[in-house]
Amino acid sequence: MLGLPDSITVALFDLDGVLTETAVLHRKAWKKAFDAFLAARAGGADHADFVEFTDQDYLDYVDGRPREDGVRAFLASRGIDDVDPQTVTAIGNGKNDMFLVSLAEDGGQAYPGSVRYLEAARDAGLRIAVVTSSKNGAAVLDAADLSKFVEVRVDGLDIVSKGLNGKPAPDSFLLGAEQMGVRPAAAAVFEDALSGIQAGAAGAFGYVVGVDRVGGGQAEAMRAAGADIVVTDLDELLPA
Ligand SMILES: O=P(O)(O)OC[C@H]1O[C@@H](O)[C@H](O)[C@@H](O)[C@@H]1O
Repeated sequence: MLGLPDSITVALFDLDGVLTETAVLHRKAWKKAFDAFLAARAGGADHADFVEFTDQDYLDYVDGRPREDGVRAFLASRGIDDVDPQTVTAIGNGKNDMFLVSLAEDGGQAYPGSVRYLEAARDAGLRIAVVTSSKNGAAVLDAADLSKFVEVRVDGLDIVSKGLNGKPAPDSFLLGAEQMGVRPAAAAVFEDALSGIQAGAAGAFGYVVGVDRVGGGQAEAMRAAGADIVVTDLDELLPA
């Protein structure tokens, strides 16, 4: 059904970058927050020691992970290990303030192909859940007018309140399947982040769909991380 094995009855969609274009807003807000931190640490953005946060840094260390996990993973990648927990929180909060401003301006656009897929899923009886690391999951779904499709939502607030490990651990997707009342083998994971694809592979879900929004070597990296199929838009899975 809809490009998935017949054994699949539930779709577990990541949100930012799979259903909505908000991954771009997250990436831009993270760049501003990390560049400000790195510049202050180097003694200025024009200092030779300042090395900016790149799009590849976002994909490798931040994309798909809960907020503070992303901060810690990126800082560790730069060998920065002397930052206290308050600073980690402050970097994440600063980024969130900027993200919320851009979400209010931008409105949280849904990908048209994803809306077509959600409509087809609803019509075909494929049940729909959203599993996102973001604490802004409800706001983004509402802004993009997608809440009406969603039976169950697991978000960054649930990850904190239930003490779950964030992606690349499978916990949040496993909770999504549990709340939908199915075994992981009956659920498909849809992800644009390598951390999320790793989570899908680690949880032994029935099918893992990689959604490549960036190109370059990303599709290959997704297959290596455990994607069963890689598409550039969800409507590639719909009948022509
Ligand atoms: O800071 P938030 O809104 O809780 O989001 C955490 C993460 O949520 C993920 O969905 C995004 O891919 C990341 O870019 C983001 O950092």
